[in-house]
Amino acid sequence: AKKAKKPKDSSNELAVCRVLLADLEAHQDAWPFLSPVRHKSVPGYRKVIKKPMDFSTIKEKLTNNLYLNLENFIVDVNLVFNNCQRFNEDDSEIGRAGHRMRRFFDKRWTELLHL
Ligand SMILES: Cc1ncccc1N[C@@H]1CCC[C@@H]1S(C)(=O)=O
Repeated sequence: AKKAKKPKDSSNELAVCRVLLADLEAHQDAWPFLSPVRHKSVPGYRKVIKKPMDFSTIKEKLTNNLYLNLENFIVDVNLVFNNCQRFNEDDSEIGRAGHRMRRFFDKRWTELLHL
């Protein structure tokens, strides 16, 4: 027989976003991502990265209710890491920080969602 689908409880999704963002900001490898990339001092960034994103911008959007659900929030967090991978060598300080932060985030949100 078909397994009954668990109803999705979306009421606390925004609370989960706030917890996840706080955890990201507190991480020791968050330093490259805390504020928008200063494109004036990073040659080529504006040309290469079409949709810049950073943790402070995500916080602003969360505060202004611009995330309708957890999925929209996860899309922006992944944008931070994908931009980082696109622009920075894997074998660089920022590149390695990006990989570590992505691994941390993936682990953390699956933990929170499987509670
Ligand atoms: C995330 C990123 N990606 C490409 C180039 C630079 C950066 N971050 C820099 C390195 C530390 C903070 C600055 S920042 C965020 O102040 O520009």
